[in-house]
Order: sequence, then C-alpha cells, then structure tokens
Amino acid sequence: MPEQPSAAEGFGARLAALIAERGRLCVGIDPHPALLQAWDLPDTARGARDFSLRILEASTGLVPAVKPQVALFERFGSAGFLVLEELLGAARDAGVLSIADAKRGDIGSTMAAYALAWLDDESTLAADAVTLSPYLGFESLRPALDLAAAQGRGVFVLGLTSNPEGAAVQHAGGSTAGDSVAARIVAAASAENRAEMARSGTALGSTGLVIGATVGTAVRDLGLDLTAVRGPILAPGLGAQGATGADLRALFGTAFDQVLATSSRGIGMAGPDLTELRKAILAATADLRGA
Ligand SMILES: O=C(O)c1cc(=O)[nH]c(=O)n1[C@@H]1O[C@H](COP(=O)(O)O)[C@@H](O)[C@H]1O
Repeated sequence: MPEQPSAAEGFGARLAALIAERGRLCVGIDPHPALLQAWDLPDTARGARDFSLRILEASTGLVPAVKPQVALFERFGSAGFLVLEELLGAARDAGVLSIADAKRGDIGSTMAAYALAWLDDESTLAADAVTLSPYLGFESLRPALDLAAAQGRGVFVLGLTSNPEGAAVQHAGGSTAGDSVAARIVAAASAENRAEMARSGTALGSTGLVIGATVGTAVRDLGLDLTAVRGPILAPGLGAQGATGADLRALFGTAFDQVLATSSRGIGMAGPDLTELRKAILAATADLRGA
C-alpha cells in the first residue's frame, strides 16, 4: 500500500508547502457523461478510469492537489469505487494531495464511520482531505475533525457554497455580522485551527472551509473574517462556473493567500490531449498567480 501521510505534519502545513511550490490551483476530477463523450470514452467505470488517470498525469508536478468528485464515480457502483481507490493511490504515488469531494455529514455515530472511510490509514478510500457538510451541526463533524487531526489529514467544511440555492440556508440570521449560519461555521473552523496551531505551531491549520468563488459580496455582507480562519479555503467556481483569478482576489482580499481554487470542467474540457490539458492547468495557475 502506498505510504500514508504522517501525523507529525498536518494537512495544512503540507498543503501550504505545495502551494508555495506549485501555485494555488486544485484540479477537479469529475468524469461527467458529457466530458467522457467529448473525450471519445465510454460512459462506464473504464471510461472514468482513463479520464481520471489522464487528468492526474497532466496535473502531476504542476498543482498541489486534485479533487475527485465522489458522486461521479459512485454512479458506477462498486466498479466506480474501485476506480476512485486506484486514483487516490495513484495521486499519493505522484505526490499530489487528494481531496475527496464527498460532502459527508451525519449524526456523530454515523459520522465516525464516514471518517473511517475517507480519513483512516486502513481505508482504501482514504484521501488527504474530505469535504464535509455541517448542516447537522458543526459539532456533529467531531469524529472526522479528530481523526483528521490524529492522522495528519484535513477537512473542508461547507461555508458558503457556489450554487445560488445555498444562500437561503447559509445567509440565514445574517443581519448582524457574526450571526449568520455561515459566520458560525467560520467561527467554529477558526477555533479548530487555533487549537491545532497551539498544539503544533503550524502556520496553516487543517480545518478548511469551502467558500464558492461565485458568492459575490456575501463574504463582506455577512462580515465573515476569513483571514482569522487560519486554514485553507477551497474555492470552487473557476472556469465553467465563470469566476476568474481576479474575481477571487477581489472576493477574498487578504485571505487570498489561504485560497485553493478549484476548476473541474474548465480543465477537463481541454482534454483528452495531455499537452492541451497541461496548457490549461498552467494557464489557470498563471491566472491565479497574476490575480
Ligand atoms: O465542495 C465542492 O467542491 C463544491 C462546493 C461548492 O460550493 N460548489 C462546487 O461547485 N463544488 C464542487 O466543485 C466542482 C466544480 O466543478 P466545475 O464547475 O466543473 O469546476 C464540482 O465537483 C462541485 O461539486
């Protein structure tokens, strides 16, 4: 089995080092039916495997992390999970961090099982980090937060999502700064990272947030202090959802240094040619550098 991360160095520290070396693009690996068709691949687990391993090959050495979207593999049942396991192992071998975009969230006792699936050394599905949904209460995520900390892994908790429907829940209670649902999640993530910093002295914590690149003025309107989070910010929305590096800089201001921007279809659409994929990855990375 490929070597697992060491708890001695937290996910946040490992991510920060790779961002300093390679820039802040995370390549999303989302084998959508339309993309497989455009690549002349069958819409099967085998097609998803060829697509995913090619995107990983193009990403290797160029980006700090890849983010496979679990549903796009799950749709093929056990064959899809086998592909995901192979991809996660291959990312580890290639020295690229993996973020399993599973958006898990449940009552604590069930959450413990999700944590074992996505964050435990013994699991074939273990990734460097997993996305989590906090809408059963931030503390319901405790088993995943604790296992990630114990094993040098990380989490990204949904804060403000990129879809327009998210605002109805995430902005709720937001007339006063700090009162919105999103602000409470930001505050809880900040507390996790402060505790990790006190334990390990890391400069970047391992409890990240998801803040969509397309949320407009919501960060300002809700008074979210993202710099104080001291953890990574996963920002989906580049490319296919319309956001650019300049949009991210404007949105995040001083917290831009914590941003890991993700693009899935925007990169996938450049394939299947490896050179074209690399060009798209380098162009997106340069856009983020110049932002
Ligand atoms: O957690 C995520 O990654 C996520 C959160 C969010 O708010 N919005 C969002 O688009 N995502 C994911 O990010 C990816 C965006 O894909 P593209 O629009 O093709 O770049 C998809 O895998 C989404 O599931």
